[in-house]
Amino acid sequence: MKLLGEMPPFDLTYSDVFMVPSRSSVTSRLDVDLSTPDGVGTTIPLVVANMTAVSGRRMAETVARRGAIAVLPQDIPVHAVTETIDYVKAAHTVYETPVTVSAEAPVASAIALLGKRAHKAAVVVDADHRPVGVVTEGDLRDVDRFTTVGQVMSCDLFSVTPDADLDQVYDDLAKHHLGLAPVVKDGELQGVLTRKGILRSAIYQPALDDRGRLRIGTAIGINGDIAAKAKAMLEAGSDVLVVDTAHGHQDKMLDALDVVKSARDEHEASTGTRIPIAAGNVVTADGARDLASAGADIIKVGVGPGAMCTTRMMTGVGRPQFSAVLECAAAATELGAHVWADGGVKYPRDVALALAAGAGSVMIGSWFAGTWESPGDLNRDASGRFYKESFGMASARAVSNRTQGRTAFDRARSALFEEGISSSKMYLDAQRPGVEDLIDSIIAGVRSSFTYAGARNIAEFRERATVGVQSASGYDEGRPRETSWS
Ligand SMILES: NC(=O)C1=CN([C@@H]2O[C@H](COP(=O)(O)OP(=O)(O)OC[C@H]3O[C@@H](n4cnc5c(N)ncnc54)[C@H](OP(=O)(O)O)[C@@H]3O)[C@@H](O)[C@H]2O)C=CC1
Ligand SMILES: Nc1nc2c(ncn2[C@@H]2O[C@H](COP(=O)(O)O)[C@@H](O)[C@H]2O)c(=O)[nH]1
Ligand SMILES: [K+]
Repeated sequence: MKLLGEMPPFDLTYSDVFMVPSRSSVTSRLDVDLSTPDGVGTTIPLVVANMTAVSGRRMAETVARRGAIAVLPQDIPVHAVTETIDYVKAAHTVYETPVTVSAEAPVASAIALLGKRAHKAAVVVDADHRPVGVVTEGDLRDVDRFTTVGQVMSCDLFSVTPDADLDQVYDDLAKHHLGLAPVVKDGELQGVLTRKGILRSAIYQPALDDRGRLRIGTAIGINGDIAAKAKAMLEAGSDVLVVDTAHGHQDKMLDALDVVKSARDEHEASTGTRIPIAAGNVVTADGARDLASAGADIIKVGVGPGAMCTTRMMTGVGRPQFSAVLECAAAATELGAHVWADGGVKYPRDVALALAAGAGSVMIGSWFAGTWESPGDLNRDASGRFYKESFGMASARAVSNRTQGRTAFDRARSALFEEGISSSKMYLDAQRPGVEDLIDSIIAGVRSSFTYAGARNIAEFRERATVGVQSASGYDEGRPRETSWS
């Protein structure tokens, strides 16, 4: 990264900085390759944060189809992690997984399911899982909730076979004014194709493991039987192990890393596949060096920038995220490690600036909580706006979840140390309610940033990006106005 002018004597976050364009020989935004250098195998530099309100199986399969990866939180039991990994590994790499209902089900049950998919339809199947119809939001509007799905579904099924040409399917869907087509093989439902999905398949490359399955990561804390947990995650098929705690620069973390590294190396010796280890969180060069020296391939950077995080207000500890990423990335690079910039991302520009500072990938939590794909229930506020509830992983709510096996006294004592909020409303953006809509917007912004800098890939961008420091009014000038000035 080049600096425009002098670096000020204080630390900076994303809104404090801007980039200027440089002479470029990259003539199209489609010529930019966003695959990450961090060894995780993602084709876009996005990681979904290991937060219970954000990262579950629907989120994981959806983002992996577009080239990103989700990390499952440390709080869920090992058997649930294994089931989730199995689900994601079994998911199709191109077709979306539909929700299915039976024709006999009341429409109320179909309505409850539609919010779980961005394509807003359910495939109606018979007892042998053969599709017999499709029911969409429109079909379910203004009908008695006890009407059966069979009474309102559309039976005129436009289905396609797995060998169908995707461009042709797109044209056929457009011609018939249809949103989606079930993909059927030997009468059995394989998935669905939507117009948007077909378009996205042409733009993104899925993040696939060496067996051609979608990738997914898992988080491990620094307490409990870490060796057993790491082994179970590796055996279940986790593609990256994230050793994660609030204060990553502590002895217990270094001990945990030692254990996880041994489990990983053993797994590599028996399978030939080396699973990267990410560890954090830290915000100093010393912290990054210690974690890299202890075996972390990726250093997770960020103390306090998270939207659910109260650490800085509670403790005064943390560091403005742009400077933290810049310093940790420089230290990590010296030791052959990479950085994930974790937390505080609210706009596509923040992702671009994290990459300019040297991040190999960027972790996003709360922004993705407000999407169809996050695990929470879909709620509506008094004005009818959709939202999901989110909470921090160090909130009293999460701590109480995480410490379930312990004594009441122990749990109450742990909850005293909360450093996160237990409930927040994350509204779904009416224009971009799905995580793929947000990814489209982020990736469009980042591709464009790269061409402004004349960079074809992440390594070139880190080298070529020219960053300056701006005032609050400089930042404000860049914001669009949705209403007039007066
Ligand atoms: N990026 C960020 O800014 C932060 C992220 N988080 C997220 O919350 C989740 C839970 O993390 P965490 O709270 O570490 O819980 P963990 O369950 O991972 O346990 C943390 C361990 O570290 C010890 N510890 C020592 N000092 C601290 C400290 N200052 N803060 C917290 N623990 C400390 C704790 O002991 P003892 O309880 O006895 O003190 C405990 O043994 C993680 O997913 C983490 O990423 C949490 C806070 C900040
Ligand atoms: N201090 C806390 N940090 C938290 C908590 N829960 C999550 N996090 C961190 O935030 C990022 C995600 O940031 P976001 O701005 O995209 O939401 C996550 O990866 C954690 O590092 C918490 O309770 N307290
Ligand atoms: K914060």
